[in-house]
Amino acid sequence: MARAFVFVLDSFGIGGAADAERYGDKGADTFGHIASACAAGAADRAGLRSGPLAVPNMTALGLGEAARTASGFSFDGRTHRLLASSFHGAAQEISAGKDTPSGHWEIAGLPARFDWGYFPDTIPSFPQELTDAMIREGKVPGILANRHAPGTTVIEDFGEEHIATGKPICYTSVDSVLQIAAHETHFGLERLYAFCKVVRRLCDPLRIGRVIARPFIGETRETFVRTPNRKDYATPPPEPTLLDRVTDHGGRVIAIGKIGDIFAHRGISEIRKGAGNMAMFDKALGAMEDARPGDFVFANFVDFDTEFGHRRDVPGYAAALEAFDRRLPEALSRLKAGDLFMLTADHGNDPTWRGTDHTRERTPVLGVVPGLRGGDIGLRQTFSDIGATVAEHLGLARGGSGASFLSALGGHHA
Ligand SMILES: O=P(O)(O)O[C@H]1O[C@H](CO)[C@@H](O)[C@H]1O
Ligand SMILES: [Mn+2]
Ligand SMILES: [Mn+2]
Repeated sequence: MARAFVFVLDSFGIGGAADAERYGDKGADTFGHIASACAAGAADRAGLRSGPLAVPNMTALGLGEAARTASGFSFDGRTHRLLASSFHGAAQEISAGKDTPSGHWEIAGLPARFDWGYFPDTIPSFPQELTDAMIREGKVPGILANRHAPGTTVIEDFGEEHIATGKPICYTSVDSVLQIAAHETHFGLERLYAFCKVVRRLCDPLRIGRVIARPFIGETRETFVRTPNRKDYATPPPEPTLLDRVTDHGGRVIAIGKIGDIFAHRGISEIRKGAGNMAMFDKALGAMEDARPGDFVFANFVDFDTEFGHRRDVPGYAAALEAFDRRLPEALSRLKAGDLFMLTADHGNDPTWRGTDHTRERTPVLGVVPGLRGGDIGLRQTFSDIGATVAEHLGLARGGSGASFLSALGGHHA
């Protein structure tokens, strides 16, 4: 019986989205622009990395071919051999929005066809009734910020006032989010989580995708720093996803990183977390070893997005890709007959782009099914083809959006 592993490199887009213009992202290309900057020597950082982007293992899975399919970008002129039984292609998103839940739900066979709620880029950003209800029902003396802001600068600007007044720092972005930054000890971590739960309920009628707790520590503007105790309160998927179908079929869904939060804990059997991509990779490897036939390991590597994409840090993003790539053989060496392994992404976050937000892009779909012939799966019309392929591979009944590409790889199921 089969096992399936999908690793999401959060925000690792490869450009070329047909509808990018609608999002103000025409030309955005996370991978292409990072690779070009590296090739031009513009992504060197002493003690971190230098020179052309070195991702030989993803290249052997067909990352260059996938990029060409997505955007026409040509990665590295050198010839390389594709790994046996590997497949490669690109996928277009059909969901409205370019945020994490839309991307992951669509991968899991449930594109977000409805419109999420967003807060306007004005000060104040939140409707007065919402602000009043947050203060009244959350029992806080007021809120600070109330605007679009990057999370690191908002704690510099409002952190000291927050400590002095006890008012939580509430901010948003172009995504369907309401983020709440508060001090772990002065305000209290558990109190922040409790406040977020109240705000989650208040945001439900507004169709806000996520309320996010962003705890921080430090005593001064210069020393404030966010901690790993971030927590996302997502609105639950409106219909069953691939995850529910795996568990209904008797398999386990082992969620690595923030997958559990993204699906509001629906269809999740087990959650394993680590601080940072490398710790997360260790957890993912452990899950690959523990997975039994019928199980699905779904991993999210968030650092690409939070640490480097939003921070518009090209050398940092490049180094993170190189570090991930160096560890890929450890995952590939754990594959056995009957396994399906895939790498993909949930949206873009081009570190060379204007602003600090996600970018609408196509994503890579790379992988290996030992024993099958693999090959080029072309441009998939929806991320849901990933979930449909996992479903067919695991022998689940049809359901959910998307079309399986398993037969294109030489695979077949009764
Ligand atoms: O700047 P920070 O707080 O990291 O916010 C980012 O994180 C949010 C959720 O991933 C995104 O919507 C983006 O605004
Ligand atoms: Mn994401
Ligand atoms: Mn993000």
